Amino acid sequence: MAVQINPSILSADFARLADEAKAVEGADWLHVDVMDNHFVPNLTLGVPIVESLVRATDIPLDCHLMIEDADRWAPQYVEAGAGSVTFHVEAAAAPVRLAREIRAKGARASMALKPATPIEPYEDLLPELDMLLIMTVEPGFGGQAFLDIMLPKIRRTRELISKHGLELWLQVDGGVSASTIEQCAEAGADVFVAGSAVYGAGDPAEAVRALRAQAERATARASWACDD
Ligand SMILES: O=C(CO)[C@@H](O)[C@H](O)COP(=O)(O)O
Repeated sequence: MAVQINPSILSADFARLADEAKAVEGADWLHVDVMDNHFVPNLTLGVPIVESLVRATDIPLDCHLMIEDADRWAPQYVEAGAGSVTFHVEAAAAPVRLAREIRAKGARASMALKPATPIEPYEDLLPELDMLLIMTVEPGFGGQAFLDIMLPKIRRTRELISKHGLELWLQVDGGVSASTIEQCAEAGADVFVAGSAVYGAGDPAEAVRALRAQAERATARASWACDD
């Protein structure tokens, strides 16, 4: 699977979201962080802004729900027009039912794991998903330092994906930058969320291109990608 770079609008100017989406032309998805001040100690945006963003950009939306009661809310983000909806397993009462509902409504179903949540209990759920998100910071804020203790979890997840022959995308989010993206790609990630590394750059579109080039080079030398 080709490398994908998804800029996180958490680091963008919220008063100019339509322009900020245009500033990352060439990105694969726009990563939209939805926070409710309960699941995480921060508050961002909800369904109406997602509906507006869908109208404002041709880049598909990758909505990452850092909210409680995911079973109730996630389907509403599909209806709002998100192309991919990620719920946290820690916030879902019935993750299999929820993933099936997201897919049935027409979006890609994705599940996220906080840093302290292991992948192993969820091995049997992987065929129900289109993407798995491994958080590489504690969710809630942009601009945090990458947790390199997550690299073994990325490697183990890539092994499970290969073992089961799945098409599942493996996303990493948090502290992804020019200094860390290659380690993530070598460990097995293929979808990279970057907030401050893109929107903190003078030219966000150029930052996307540079991150993609780095990730592609690292993937090309990664053993997990050569084994296929
Ligand atoms: O979900 C989150 C934070 O909870 C992320 O999407 C951040 O927005 C990534 O920002 P950087 O760490 O790349 O600055």
